[in-house]
Amino acid sequence: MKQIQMTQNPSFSLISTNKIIQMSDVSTSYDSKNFALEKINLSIDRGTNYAIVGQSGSGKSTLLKLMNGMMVPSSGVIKIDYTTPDMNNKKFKKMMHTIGYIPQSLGLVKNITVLDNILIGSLPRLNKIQSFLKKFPEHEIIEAKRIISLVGLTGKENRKTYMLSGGEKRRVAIARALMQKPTILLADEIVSELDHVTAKEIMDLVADAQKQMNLTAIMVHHDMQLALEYANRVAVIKEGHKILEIGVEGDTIVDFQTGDMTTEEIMEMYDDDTKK
Ligand SMILES: Nc1ncnc2c1ncn2[C@@H]1O[C@H](COP(=O)(O)OP(=O)(O)OP(=O)(O)O)[C@@H](O)[C@H]1O
Repeated sequence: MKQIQMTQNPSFSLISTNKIIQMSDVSTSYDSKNFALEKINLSIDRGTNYAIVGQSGSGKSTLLKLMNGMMVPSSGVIKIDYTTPDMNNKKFKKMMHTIGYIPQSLGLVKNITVLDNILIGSLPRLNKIQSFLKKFPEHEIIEAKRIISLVGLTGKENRKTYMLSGGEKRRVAIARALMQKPTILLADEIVSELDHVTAKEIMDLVADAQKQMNLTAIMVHHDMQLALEYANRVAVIKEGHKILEIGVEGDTIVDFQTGDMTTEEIMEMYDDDTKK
């Protein structure tokens, strides 16, 4: 278990002005009565491994959907790489191809092979005819095989996806997202149903890819310990509000949002708010 040690005035929060995601007072709702998220402020540096943790229904998936333009805020401002995530915005439409999004369901096509699932990630790079006929150029097939090796699926290229284990399916979903050559990877609880060893293998895989490709990885979790182990920053969401944001540097945890909370109070919050 990571030692909690509070540090005031963290220097690493000040080193970069290169913000890839900025949210200012963002609220959104699915109906006219309740906010799914209310007045969220976030600022994520490029290259960060960012975790979002919270109870079921707290608004974590909604936060990811705002980041990839699937939802728009009812108020407040979002900038993804200084661009408003809006499907009517041409610049964002181009850019969204480089946002890898792995939903909770993984979104794989069951009856096609591992290789074909992964090649789907290259579709936005193909011309209309290639894309319509799913005629993948040789260099994309070579790239898909390189990524298959990176995620540890060599030898399973031609297996239908429904035949894979839960951990292998997650590897395919990660590979398909990497095939997009993403700058941002959004992953919604992709390890929560796995045993601890497999979950750590998948987290190691994302961490390696993140470093190699200088990705900004934003991952939703239920498990605070796992989030603390892998993330540089952790935001805790409760009932549509960000109630805590901490930075993680080695064994030191820095409280960015609440300032005057004690370690015990923070750990109590983990217990109250992150366990199902
Ligand atoms: N399509 C929808 N229509 C109406 N309400 C929705 C919809 N999707 C989510 N909500 C509501 O919005 C709130 C936030 O949901 P969200 O899915 O973001 O939570 P979550 O933290 O990701 O939950 P979980 O961990 O269970 O996936 C919840 O109250 C939920 O019931």
